[in-house]
Amino acid sequence: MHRTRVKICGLTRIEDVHAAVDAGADAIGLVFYPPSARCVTLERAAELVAAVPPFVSVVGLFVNPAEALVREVLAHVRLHVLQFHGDEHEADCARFARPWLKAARVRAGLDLLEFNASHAGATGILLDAFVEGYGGGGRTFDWSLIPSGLNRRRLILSGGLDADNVTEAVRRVRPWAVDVSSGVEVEKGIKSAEKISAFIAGVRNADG
Ligand SMILES: O=C(O)c1ccccc1NCC(=O)[C@H](O)[C@H](O)COP(=O)(O)O
Repeated sequence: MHRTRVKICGLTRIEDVHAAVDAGADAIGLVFYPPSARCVTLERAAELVAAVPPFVSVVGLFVNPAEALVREVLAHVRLHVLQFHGDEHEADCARFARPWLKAARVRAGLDLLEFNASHAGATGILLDAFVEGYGGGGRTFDWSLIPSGLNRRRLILSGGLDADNVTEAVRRVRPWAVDVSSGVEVEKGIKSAEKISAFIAGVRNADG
């Protein structure tokens, strides 16, 4: 039986790292995009990573970053996976010799099969809503836009998920993983342990 993996993104507090991993999250996301209210400093990121137990992935999130920024973060923070959430091309993402995710900001007319093929080196494609500010918008997109031919082992469903819609989302899309930020928060960057637990319970409900 497939166990849908879970990434909790946009953490800024150690207690939220503990809440996420204790609830069964497979990955946590740290935002290194300064315009985001969830952006963390290198020092805070290193503190958060130190609180992550073995076998939980740490994902570093960037939006159209300068190469130097990514290299500076990698020099100070133990990231397992890079996530690029802007307009990056494959070469922009692959140059760091780390597993990387490419986010697609989904809207009608975006050919997701072509998008997937143009980022073939990605370890996964994260499908998010097309929102102002690139991501973290708390908005869903039309899941019927996801082509059946998209390899589900590469698909991470994101965008406006929460405990109320994630069971239906997983049952309809059957992604490899789901990703959430706003749906488990009390305010941007401040997560709720109760919402995290309810979200993961909703995922497990769909897994059967
Ligand atoms: O989280 C942010 O502030 C953010 C800002 C700019 C680009 C991406 C961002 N987050 C990336 C994520 O992976 C979020 O989890 C994803 O966009 C879903 O967010 P939400 O709809 O709030 O669950």
